[in-house]
Amino acid sequence: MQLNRILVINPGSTSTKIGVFDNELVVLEKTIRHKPEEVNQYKRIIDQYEFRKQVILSVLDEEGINISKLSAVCGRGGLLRPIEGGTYEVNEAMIEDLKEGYNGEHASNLGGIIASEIAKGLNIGAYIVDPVVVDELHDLARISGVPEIPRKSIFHALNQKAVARRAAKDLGQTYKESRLLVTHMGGGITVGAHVNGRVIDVNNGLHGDGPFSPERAGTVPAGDLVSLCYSGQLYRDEVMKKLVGQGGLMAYLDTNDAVEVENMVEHGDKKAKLVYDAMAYQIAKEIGSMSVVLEGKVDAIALTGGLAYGKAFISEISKRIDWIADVLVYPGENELEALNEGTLRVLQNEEIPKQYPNFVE
Ligand SMILES: Nc1ncnc2c1ncn2[C@@H]1O[C@H](COP(=O)(O)OP(=O)(O)OP(=O)(O)O)[C@@H](O)[C@H]1O
Ligand SMILES: CCCC(=O)O
Repeated sequence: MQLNRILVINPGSTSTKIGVFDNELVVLEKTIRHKPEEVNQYKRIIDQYEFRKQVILSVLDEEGINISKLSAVCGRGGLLRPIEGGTYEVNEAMIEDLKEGYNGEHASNLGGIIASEIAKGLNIGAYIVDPVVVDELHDLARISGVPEIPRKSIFHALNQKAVARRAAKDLGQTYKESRLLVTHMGGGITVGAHVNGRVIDVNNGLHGDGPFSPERAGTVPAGDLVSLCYSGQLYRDEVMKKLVGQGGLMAYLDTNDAVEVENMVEHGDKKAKLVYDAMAYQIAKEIGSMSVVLEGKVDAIALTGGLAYGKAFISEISKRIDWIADVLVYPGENELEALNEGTLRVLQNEEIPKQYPNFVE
């Protein structure tokens, strides 16, 4: 079998995770942490591009990885225009949208750009896999009740699809024939209804939709939010921070660290218990609602992300949903592996890479 050496890059807000794989075999996995003063000196996330690229190249050099041996480079894709899931070749139209931050600022906007720059010098392919804007919603799911505000698909597509494939395999099925509810529970929380390999409904995990999370508000009563916006007490950025970054556990308990919250609960903190239980309650409610999207025909419910390490938290959710279907737990996220697998499917000719459309022409 042909040996493919693939470099994968997952830029996050405070770190850049990189991996080098020989086909499925992990050669290197590394989390490069960035000090706030290093990243905060740049006005826009995109301005961090050269700094992050150089850090990646230095780490590869220190680890003895000769980049001239690479077969492809893959980055986590960002807030592009809505596209269906899969592996995409990085092209000029995509680079333009990533640079502009077409759908907003997000650290993953850097992934495709850095992958492309490294690949260009080596004359090899650059790819992204299942970016956060994967949009496979069915038409019913787009209607919100306010025509100017359609519901959007912004979610942890990369990890959700990787976990869905894994769950389907564990059930003895293929992803394309399965009906699954997948819940990613990290800094943000998204619950997706996966039918035959497509995510036909999902909450927008970035902008105020679905359960609250360690640092996001989720759905809040709309009328009261409008009153807050027009109270004259807050700037737009301050309201946005209440929804994304400073919402959820952060707002109630001043931490986004669920391990810390579990310690508070263990030490008898009643407020921490109420808020933590409420987060589990809202997640269960969202899963219940998505089970209706699948008309009750659910092969399994998969729970994943960092919060899935919390055994008591998983029990709190499971007791409300295990009547719907079996609950499978896959703690953590396997985004580097998922980027590698998506690239490998293309290099091994199992999948044709998709082309990001030139929306301007
Ligand atoms: N062993 C554990 N028990 C309970 N919670 C945990 C454990 N390990 C991590 N977590 C919690 O998981 C959350 C972070 O999850 P994760 O690492 O998936 O998020 P992220 O990658 O920062 O954000 P996102 O997944 O939204 O992109 C934090 O609240 C963290 O405290
Ligand atoms: C929901 C999209 C990914 C993220 O949490 O930033």
